[in-house]
Parts: sequence; structure tokens; C-alpha cells
Amino acid sequence: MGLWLSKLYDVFSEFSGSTPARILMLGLDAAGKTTILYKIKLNENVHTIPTIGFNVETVSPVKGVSFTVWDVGGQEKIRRLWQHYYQNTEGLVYIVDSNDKERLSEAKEELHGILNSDEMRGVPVVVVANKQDLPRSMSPSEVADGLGLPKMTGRKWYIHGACATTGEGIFESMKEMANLVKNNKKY
Ligand SMILES: Nc1nc2c(ncn2[C@@H]2O[C@H](COP(=O)(O)OP(=O)(O)OP(=O)(O)O)[C@@H](O)[C@H]2O)c(=O)[nH]1
Ligand SMILES: [Mg+2]
Repeated sequence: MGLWLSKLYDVFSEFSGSTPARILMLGLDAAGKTTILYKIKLNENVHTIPTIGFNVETVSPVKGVSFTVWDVGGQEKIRRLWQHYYQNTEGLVYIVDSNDKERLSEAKEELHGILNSDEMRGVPVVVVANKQDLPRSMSPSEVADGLGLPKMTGRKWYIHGACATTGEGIFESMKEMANLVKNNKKY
């Protein structure tokens, strides 16, 4: 097999088959991470309780794409554990409760804390502006501004509005994550 063909094969097989991409899902407590994980996995609304520790599932949100998604609890007292999940992460999905204006600056601080870590250098981010069903929720562009995304340099990012309970916007967000991860692979 020629070098070019062999590289193409590597890209294809790594992405679509045996080795799922490692995706880390973080965000403040009650943002909707676990609800989203199981919506993708089971296409069901599960009744969640605050996550102490983590959930991990292998999912295929888009045809030909396989992700191992790590959903780590977001309560303040356990956020210091997030760093232990950074290594080898290929994509960050950051979930925001768009209805929680009071904590948008806290969500921003935590996001930049994650992204400033050496292990997360260059890792693409998809922000899910969740809970768009709630009448007072901020639009995705308001959430993007509040998080300082437009000023961020050296990193690919994308934001999508979503409602985890209906599933609206979730698969689009994951599809974008798949694109960003694929384009970020250094071949
Ligand atoms: N209205 C509305 N409620 C949502 C949505 N997504 C999640 N929720 C609710 O928000 C609450 C918290 O959801 P979880 O998925 O447990 O949040 P989490 O981010 O996993 O929270 P931690 O595990 O504590 O970090 C639950 O009652 C969900 O049903 C949404 O899009 N709209
Ligand atoms: Mg949870």
C-alpha cells in the first residue's frame, strides 16, 4: 500500500472503527451532562441525580463515528477532579445551562481553567448551550460572548443551542465534535 493510501486508511480506521475518540464532557453541576450522555446512548430521558464521580459510555452519535464519552460530575467541591480526566482527550464538550445567567461567569472561569491546562492544549471545544426550552434562556450567541469564545485564539470551537430533554441540537453538536476531532488529527 502506498504511503498516502496507508495514511488515508489509518485516518479512516481510527476514526470510524476500532478506536473510539476520547471525548470529555464537562460543565457546572446541573448543566445537563448526564441527561445528554444518556440521550445519545439510549435516546431516552433518564432521571438523573447529581453525578459523584463519572459516567462513561461508548456511543456512536453519527454514522461511522465512535466516541468514548466521559461525563464527570460538576459540583463545585468535586471540580478539582476534572484534571484527572484531561490526558489524551481529543475533544471537549462543554455543557452550559443557558437559563443560569447568574453562573455564566463561573462557567466561563471553569472553562478557561480547563483550556489553560497543558494537557488540553489545542483540544477542540464544542459548547452546548443547553436548556433552550426554558423561556428565559440566553441565546447561543449570548452564551458564546459570556464565555469569551470569540476572543479565544489557537483553538477550534463551535457552539450549538440544545434541549437535552427533547434531544434537539444534541446530534448536531456531536456531529460538529466529530468534524473538529477529525480535522485536528495531525496526519
Ligand atoms: N428544562 C430542561 N431541563 C434539563 C435539560 N437538560 C437537563 N435538564 C435537567 O437539569 C437537571 C440536571 O441535569 P443533569 O444531566 O443531572 O446535570 P449534570 O450536568 O449531569 O449535573 P452534575 O452531575 O451534578 O454535574 C435534571 O433535572 C435534568 O432533567 C434541558 O434541556 N431542559
Ligand atoms: Mg451528571
